[in-house]
Amino acid sequence: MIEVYAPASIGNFAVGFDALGAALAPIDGSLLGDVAVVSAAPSDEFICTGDYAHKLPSDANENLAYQCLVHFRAHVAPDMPSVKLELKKNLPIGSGLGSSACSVVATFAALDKFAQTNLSQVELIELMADFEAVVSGGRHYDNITPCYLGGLQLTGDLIPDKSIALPVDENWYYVAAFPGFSLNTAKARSVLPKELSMHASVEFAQRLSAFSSLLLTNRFDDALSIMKDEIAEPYRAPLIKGFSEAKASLPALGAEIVSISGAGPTLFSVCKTLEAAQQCAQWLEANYINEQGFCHICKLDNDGTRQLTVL
Ligand SMILES: Nc1ncnc2c1ncn2[C@@H]1O[C@H](COP(=O)(O)OP(=O)(O)O)[C@@H](O)[C@H]1O
Ligand SMILES: N[C@@H](CCOP(=O)(O)O)C(=O)O
Repeated sequence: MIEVYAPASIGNFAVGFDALGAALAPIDGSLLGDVAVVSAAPSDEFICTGDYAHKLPSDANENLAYQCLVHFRAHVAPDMPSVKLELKKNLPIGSGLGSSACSVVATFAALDKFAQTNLSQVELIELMADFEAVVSGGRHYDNITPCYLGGLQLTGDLIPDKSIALPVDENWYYVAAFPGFSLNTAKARSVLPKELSMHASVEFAQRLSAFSSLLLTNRFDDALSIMKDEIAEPYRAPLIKGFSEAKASLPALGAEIVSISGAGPTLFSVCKTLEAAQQCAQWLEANYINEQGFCHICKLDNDGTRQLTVL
């Protein structure tokens, strides 16, 4: 039996629309992500368990994890013995935490291990991105690569091996608050402008390249000072109840930046101290999330996707 965990991620990371993403590790040690378990079975079977399994279509054919198994058997490892695949769906759907990417990454990584196909990193990432593209309404790697590789990843087709890891300040904390309602990624992509002006394109390129260079030269405070999303946030904020109020309130409590995680509705903030992160989390719990929501103070998950059990 192979049991693989894949962590939640923050797509875009404010400055890198579709090109920058970070994997999350709650500081309380809990696992925030999906788990795929693959074991030998008389014939292929699939079950979906976990807190959010009931939010997914009951037909296995509509579950991304099962689709990954069907694809893997048809195109990657036709000779793999029959398996039972269990997806433990622990992340809310349409949350902005890279939920679909999490299922896809955990499943392909577990199948690759089980079948000992030893796909290269790039082959796996491309396979994973193909599936993410189908549900999210656009091909983007900013959940797939941080989820798979861990850390903060600058990612895309132009980038050698699809991804380059960027360093962050070890002192930073990331507060991630899921408000308890869903926002479909394809819908949140459909409200974005189809084209950018020359001015906006130049500014986006400057901001992302400066941010990456500043991190690579350990100028973390300078990087934080330009961490702003002018590409997606202005169009998505109106879709997220309470976001504007939170963005206005959290800086006084010590948030360095407040932005949308992925396509939302999860909000994330970067803080330089645990005390500031705790104050932000307290405010978000009281004012941003409902009974179905949750808030985690996190560090980056530098391990990415990993095996929990091998039997
Ligand atoms: N295992 C799965 N995990 C997440 N979403 C899935 C899965 N299987 C099918 N889906 C479907 O894919 C879509 C994912 O929605 P999306 O808004 O892209 O989620 P997220 O932003 O959380 O990744 C939903 O329609 C959901 O029902
Ligand atoms: N770059 C994508 C990220 C989507 O992340 P998700 O967690 O909401 O699926 C976008 O901004 O659309």
